[in-house]
Amino acid sequence: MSAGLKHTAFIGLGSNLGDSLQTVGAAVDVIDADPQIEVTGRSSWYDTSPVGYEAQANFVNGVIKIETSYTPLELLDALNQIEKRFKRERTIHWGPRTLDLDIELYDEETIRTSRLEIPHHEMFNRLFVLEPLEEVYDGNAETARRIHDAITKIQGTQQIRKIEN
Ligand SMILES: Nc1ncnc2c1ncn2[C@@H]1O[C@H](COP(=O)(O)OP(=O)(O)OP(=O)(O)O)[C@@H](O)[C@H]1O
Ligand SMILES: Nc1nc2c(c(=O)[nH]1)N=C(CO)CN2
Repeated sequence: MSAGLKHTAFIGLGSNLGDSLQTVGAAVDVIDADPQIEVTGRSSWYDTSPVGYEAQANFVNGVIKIETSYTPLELLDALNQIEKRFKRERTIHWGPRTLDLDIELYDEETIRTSRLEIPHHEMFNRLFVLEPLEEVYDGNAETARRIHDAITKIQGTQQIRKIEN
């Protein structure tokens, strides 16, 4: 690992507009190209039914593990810039998007501000985050257990299918 990349974060990726599988793959490359980020793990990609606003196409979702020297807010800014590069349009709340990048976890921090909530406020309700996260999560045992328990609780209520490794 390069010097200075001393924080670990888990980023959720989602897309349901255009060629989503191509988009999420390209997004991982763009994230990894940032000198302050190194991508050190990637889950499988999943085909997932929309949660929340349901009258939209299925998503491709996955989670990556990164090492970074960014603070949480700097990381949010960097990811927002990358979303913009993929021409994300914010129209309908929880509606279709070319690329959505969420910070699910950052070290073991808890942050609750108007701009940033970590763990992500919906993380434990979303199978499309939890299943891929469990594939790559190698942090503390208590968080691993919370992830696992949440999966057990909501499994079967949301449709997700692994599409590739
Ligand atoms: N952990 C987080 N990761 C990314 N964005 C976050 C996080 N916590 C709060 N936000 C804020 O959420 C704002 C709106 O995000 P966005 O438009 O992507 O919401 P959404 O994707 O429609 O819904 P959701 O946040 O439930 O996934 C962002 O501008 C950001 O400030
Ligand atoms: N399956 C799925 N559903 C969603 C998703 C997503 O990424 N995948 N993102 C949302 C808003 O962030 C709302 N609903």
